Amino acid sequence: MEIIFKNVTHAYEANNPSASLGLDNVSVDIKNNDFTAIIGKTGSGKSTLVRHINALLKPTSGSVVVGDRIIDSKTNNKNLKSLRKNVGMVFQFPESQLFEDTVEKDVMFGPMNFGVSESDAKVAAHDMIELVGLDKKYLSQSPFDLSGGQMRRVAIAGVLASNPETIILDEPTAGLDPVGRKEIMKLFKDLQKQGKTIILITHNMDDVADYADNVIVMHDGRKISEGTPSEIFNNQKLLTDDILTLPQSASFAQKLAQGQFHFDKLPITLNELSTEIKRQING
Ligand SMILES: Nc1ncnc2c1ncn2[C@@H]1O[C@H](COP(=O)(O)OP(=O)(O)OP(=O)(O)O)[C@@H](O)[C@H]1O
Repeated sequence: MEIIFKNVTHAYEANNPSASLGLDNVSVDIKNNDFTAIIGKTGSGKSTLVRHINALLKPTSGSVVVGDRIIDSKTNNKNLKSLRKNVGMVFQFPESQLFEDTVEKDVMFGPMNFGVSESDAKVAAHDMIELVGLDKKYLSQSPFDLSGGQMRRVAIAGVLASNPETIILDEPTAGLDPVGRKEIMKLFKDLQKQGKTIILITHNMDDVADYADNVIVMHDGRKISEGTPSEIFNNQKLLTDDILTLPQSASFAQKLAQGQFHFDKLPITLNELSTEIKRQING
């Protein structure tokens, strides 16, 4: 689903002219089936931006085109169900929103809320639990008896069970260990391959390097840069202004050694690490 922001401004405190804007005249085109990462410091406007896509927030001025819908300041709160069914939102720490007494009921809640029959919702719940890598034995258990990582998967299954075309992820792997993080991110990359549009808010630059096609950089409510991970990581101004830091991991250095990213200038430690990895690869 293509999503186009046209000159969107969002004022949280419309009556207070000195309050800073949540979004300040943002225009951006998120392409159908792309994996888009949204990055930027705390308070830069990332969450405010994505909350416009399912009309949790509405523009103070400007508009957002989401598929065949237009969201602007006059958008009515009624008739948003089809939009919200098509735009699945995984909030930070989504497990805090689990509430049913079994995993099955929790995953069925979303689709049933959107009008899916109980029997179809049950089929979806069973499929999604498998898709997120959980054993079906958990379906009859209380979500609150599961580990944190398992609860996170149940919450994600609940969003996927409505079969949204676009999936918005607000730091979906926060607090997970590296293995759990990788598994969940791989799931979203697989969903992109199946045709979904993925929008990821993240502070993790390795995830940006590993998964994103396109990166939007937010600062003080404005979009200050946009491009491929390579273009963004090569932007010296973002680096010197401390808006962006390069991943310092061995896996990023390995990508550099394999020539996946080309840099005009590299930090010395990364350069040395990638040279060492290149030496090892070439024996
Ligand atoms: N409900 C609100 N009322 C007033 N101001 C808000 C509200 N929510 C966010 N803001 C302000 O809007 C700006 C953008 O916040 P936002 O949460 O979108 O940033 P963010 O980039 O998502 O931050 P984080 O990385 O911490 O999640 C900040 O200045 C913030 O203080």
